[in-house]
Amino acid sequence: MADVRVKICGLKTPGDVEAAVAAGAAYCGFVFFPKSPRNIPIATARDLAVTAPSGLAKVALVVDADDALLRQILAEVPLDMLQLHGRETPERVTEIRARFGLPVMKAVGVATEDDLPKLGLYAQVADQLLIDAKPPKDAALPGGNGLAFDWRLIAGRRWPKPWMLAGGLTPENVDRAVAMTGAAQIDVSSGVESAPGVKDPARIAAFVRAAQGVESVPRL
Ligand SMILES: O=C(O)c1ccccc1N[C@@H]1O[C@H](COP(=O)(O)O)[C@@H](O)[C@H]1O
Repeated sequence: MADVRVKICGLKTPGDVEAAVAAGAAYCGFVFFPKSPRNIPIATARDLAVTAPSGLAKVALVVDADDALLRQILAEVPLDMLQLHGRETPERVTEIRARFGLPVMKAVGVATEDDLPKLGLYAQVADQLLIDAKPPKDAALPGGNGLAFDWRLIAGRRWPKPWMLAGGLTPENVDRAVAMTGAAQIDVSSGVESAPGVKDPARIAAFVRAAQGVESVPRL
C-alpha cells in the first residue's frame, strides 16, 4: 500500500473534522476567502482547530492576503501551515515565511509545459509546493474548481521540496493520479462534496482509502 498523506480542504463543521480524522487524513484546510463556498469566519476555524486532534495538521488557505489578515488569523487559530493560493510572488512568499514563522505551501497552477518552470522557482522559497490545475480565465475562484490538469506533465519530475498534488481529484480518479505522478501527498476539496461547500463523509472515507490503496508508486 502506498504511503500517501491526504489533505481534506474546506472543512466547515465539527462533523467535517470528524470525517477527516476518521478517514485518516494527515492535513485539514480552512478556507479564508469570502468568494468561496468553503469560506469560514476566523472564529469558526479557531473552534474547529482547537478541538481537532494534534495529529491532524491544520492549514489556513488564503488568497493574496495582506499582513493584517494573516496576523488576525494567526492570533486566533492554532495552525501548522499557511497555504498561499493567489498570485503571491516569490518575494512575498519569502516575506510571509520570515514574518509569520509558519511553514508556507505555495500553490502553483499548471495547464501546460510552460507552467513548469514556476514550480522550480517557488521550490526555492516555499516549504512545500501545491501543484494544482490552473483556473480558467473567467473563474471566480483560483482553486477549488474541481478541475484536473494533464498529470503526464509532472509524471517523473521531482522538486527539491515536498509537494502535494491537487485539482479535480475524486475517490474515482485519485488512484490513477497517484500511480501516474508518484505523489506522496494529495489535496482535495470539491471532489469529496455532495454540493459546493458541503463535505460528504462517505466520499472523504472513499477518497483516503483509494489514495492509500495504490500498490506501487513510481518515486524517483
Ligand atoms: O476550496 C476552495 O474553495 C478554494 C478557494 C480558493 C483557492 C483554493 C481553493 N481550494 C484549493 O484548490 C485546490 C483544488 O481543489 P479541488 O479539489 O479541485 O476542488 C485544492 O488545493 C484546494 O485546497
